[in-house]
Amino acid sequence: MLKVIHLNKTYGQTKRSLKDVNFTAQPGEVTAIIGPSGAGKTTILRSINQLIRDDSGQILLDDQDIRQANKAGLRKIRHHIGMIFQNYNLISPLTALENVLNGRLGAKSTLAGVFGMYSAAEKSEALRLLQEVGLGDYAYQRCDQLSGGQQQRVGIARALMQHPKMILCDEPIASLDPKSTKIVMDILRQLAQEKQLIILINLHQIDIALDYADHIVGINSGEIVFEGPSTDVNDQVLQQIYRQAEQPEQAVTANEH
Ligand SMILES: Nc1ncnc2c1ncn2[C@@H]1O[C@H](COP(=O)(O)OP(=O)(O)OP(=O)(O)O)[C@@H](O)[C@H]1O
Repeated sequence: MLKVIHLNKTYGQTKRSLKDVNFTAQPGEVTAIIGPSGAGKTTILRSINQLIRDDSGQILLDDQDIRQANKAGLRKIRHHIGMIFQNYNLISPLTALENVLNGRLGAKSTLAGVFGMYSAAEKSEALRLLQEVGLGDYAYQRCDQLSGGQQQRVGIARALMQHPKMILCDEPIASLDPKSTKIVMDILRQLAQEKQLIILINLHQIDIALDYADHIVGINSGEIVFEGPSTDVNDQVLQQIYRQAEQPEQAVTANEH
């Protein structure tokens, strides 16, 4: 389980971007973080794998505090956290298979990584994962010759190559058409259920979040204003999450419904 406890982040001297953020994300579930632009969604994801340093709080992954890990410990923890990005972050001249194999880099020595030394077992696993995301026929195709939806599926296979406990997805469907969106979200939901992964997704599309997420975390101006099952999200909750900053603050929790 992922537990974020009393997390705070200030950019520079004064810009408080996360204010006492608390929420949980369970294995086997898709958890969506929703909220207006600038609310702090990306800052949460980047704090979780410590791409940025937050100010205070706890980030427990299976009871281990990621914030307390030393450099070697953090490298180990990160290896079990897959990342999916809006712009895919693939290496364009490389094939789909090579990009998926890159998911093993964190588990290899620098030398083996630099020279792309992968075992036969790793290659067959990468091929199997490409088949799992429906891209078995595209393994040897350069990534820049794939559609956006196909590239995102390569990104998912690369994350799976890390044998992750958790996958963090930052706006994974923002650049995709509705058909590719459905394919990618179906895959993510299936992965959560079948592999008991924690899937944590930042989303702008409320309808997709409500369709696919089991659990919703709503953030406004750096504060969590709702946490609960997606079935508890109604118009009142959405108004709280997407309210303008100048309106009075009033927390809504799942228990109040
Ligand atoms: N590197 C930075 N330096 C200063 N302020 C930052 C930095 N990164 C983000 N912020 C500020 O922190 C707040 C939260 O930003 P964040 O990117 O986490 O929001 P978001 O909810 O992901 O937004 P969006 O949906 O537009 O991507 C915003 O006010 C943003 O301007």
